Amino acid sequence: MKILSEILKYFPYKYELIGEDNVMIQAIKVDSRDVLPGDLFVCIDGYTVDGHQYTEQAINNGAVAIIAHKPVSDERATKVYVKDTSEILSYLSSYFYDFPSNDFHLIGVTGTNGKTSITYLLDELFQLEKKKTGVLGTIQMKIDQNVYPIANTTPEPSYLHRHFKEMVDHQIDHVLMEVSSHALELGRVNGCDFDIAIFTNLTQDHLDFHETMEDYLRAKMRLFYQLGNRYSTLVPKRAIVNCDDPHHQSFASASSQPIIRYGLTNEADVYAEDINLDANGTSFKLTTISGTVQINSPLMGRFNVYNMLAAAAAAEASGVSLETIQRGFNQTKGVPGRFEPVKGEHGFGVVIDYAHTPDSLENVLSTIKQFAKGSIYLVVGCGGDRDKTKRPLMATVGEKYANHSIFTADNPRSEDPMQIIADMEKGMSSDRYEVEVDRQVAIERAVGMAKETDVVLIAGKGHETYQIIGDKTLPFNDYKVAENAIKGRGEHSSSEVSS
Ligand SMILES: CC(=O)N[C@H]1[C@@H](OP(=O)(O)OP(=O)(O)OC[C@H]2O[C@@H](n3ccc(=O)[nH]c3=O)[C@H](O)[C@@H]2O)O[C@H](CO)[C@@H](O)[C@@H]1O[C@H](C)C(=O)N[C@@H](C)C(=O)N[C@H](CCC(=O)O)C(=O)O
Ligand SMILES: Nc1ncnc2c1ncn2[C@@H]1O[C@H](COP(=O)(O)OP(=O)(O)OP(=O)(O)O)[C@@H](O)[C@H]1O
Ligand SMILES: N[C@H](CCC[C@H](N)C(=O)O)C(=O)O
Ligand SMILES: [Mg+2]
Repeated sequence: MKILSEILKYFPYKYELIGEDNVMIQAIKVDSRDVLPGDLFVCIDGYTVDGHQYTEQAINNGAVAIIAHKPVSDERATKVYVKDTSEILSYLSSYFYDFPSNDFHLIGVTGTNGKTSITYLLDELFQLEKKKTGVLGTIQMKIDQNVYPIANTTPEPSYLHRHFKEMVDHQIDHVLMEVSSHALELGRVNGCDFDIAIFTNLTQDHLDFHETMEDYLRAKMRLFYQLGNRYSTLVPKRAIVNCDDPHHQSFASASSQPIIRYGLTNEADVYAEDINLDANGTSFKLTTISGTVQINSPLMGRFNVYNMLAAAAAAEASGVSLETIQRGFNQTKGVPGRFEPVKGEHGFGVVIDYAHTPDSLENVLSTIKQFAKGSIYLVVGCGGDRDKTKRPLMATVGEKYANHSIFTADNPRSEDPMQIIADMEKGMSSDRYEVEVDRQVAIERAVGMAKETDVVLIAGKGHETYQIIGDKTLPFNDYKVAENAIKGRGEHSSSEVSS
């Protein structure tokens, strides 16, 4: 809570005030539908609509002041005009909530794949050390033991700092946060005081939003530039980079802070040796700055070794002991929807995975290929209103590893799902696939085909519990559909395809 005059006293931007500045502000909101009595409403000119057109609703809901960069005629609230509302939102939110990210240890993870996985691993490690944690990312927001749904992987600044403040009030020690390239490009995290930045990898995604891979790279690098901007006394800042990724040098040189390199191929500070990947998990010798321990983890695949190295580097730099890191990796519960087997005594394997990029699909399928004794069936689709150029590439990856693919819908959003599938088909050079736009039927079909020792991979939606078709969000859960399909196998006749 702050008086508007107090906010404006330290406001580092030019502004024009119309009305009273002695109004008490309860919270900052950018969505008129969320406004409560006493709030300050900031009008954001968005990609879809212009927030300036919702001032009346905001005021009806109780907004006492409006920040805008276009004329607002409603006399009922104080107006503060600035040059660009999007530009001031991060600082304003951070200041209003007393710079909450200074008061805990903030780890930001960026990169195309692995962000959610690493934040979950870190969460487990800090909890083993009896620390209180906050987590923000694709699956949900967590404040200590309470979880909340979240609209974006990395939320907009007013939401972010409001909940950072809540984390401070809950005496959270460590906050583990995914930082998406959209967030970096749009300045959503400008007001955050990161203590550690992690770069996982950069492969193709989001070319609908970033014009080129170079733009995508530059957006991700911003996290590392930002790491050098502020000063925190909790622990020294660290930039942690995957030195096997061809772009790692850009990230290392973007930061003025000490670098920790992790990797399996190039010379690294944190690395793994004697890696043994099998159908039950992964074992390796982990060497960090403080020593070497044996890891026997249930996590599958070489990509998860990278995730563990990143988490080990960040945890150790945050004061977690190597013994805790070993214990945490060995007993990790994994992440919902990431290489998650559908449990049961069905003889064949069914795996749910959030792979929705060519690289992640390649990682998961190559891991399955290593251990599958029989055929691999792939159920996959591509998101609507997202990078169109990844569609044929994902199909090609599928063809490389799977004996048979079923192309289906994955959040078509405003697009025609059959057109999305047609884009995918361009990546196929054989007829080892079929089209079944209904995702439930596609999963049932794949499960129906599988015989003993075969594996079905259901890719793209992971933990998601919905299917977005047009502007409707309908309930849909890959895990439950697969579970039911397995139960229903006895009741329906199964069909076969040649592989
Ligand atoms: C492209 C993009 O990032 N869009 C984000 C943006 O939406 P937008 O610009 O379309 O917003 P808008 O609908 O035009 O609304 C403009 C303003 O009017 C307000 N409004 C709107 C309607 C109303 O009735 N009242 C009202 O006040 C809105 O709250 C907003 O402040 O601002 C919204 C509110 O902050 C975000 O939720 C929205 O994310 C959308 C849902 C989205 O899908 N974003 C994706 C692409 C994204 O950001 N993804 C990354 C993860 C990517 C990854 O996996 O790596 C993420 O961090 O989530
Ligand atoms: N280090 C990694 N390298 C490559 N692929 C990975 C890695 N870790 C996980 N994956 C694959 O990517 C998928 C998504 O993993 P995860 O959710 O951790 O990534 P993310 O970066 O959070 O993705 P998003 O951008 O959608 O939030 C996993 O289901 C798996 O298929
Ligand atoms: N955060 C990613 C998730 C993609 C998941 C996939 N199921 C889809 O909807 O495309 C995005 O919004 O691009
Ligand atoms: Mg994620």
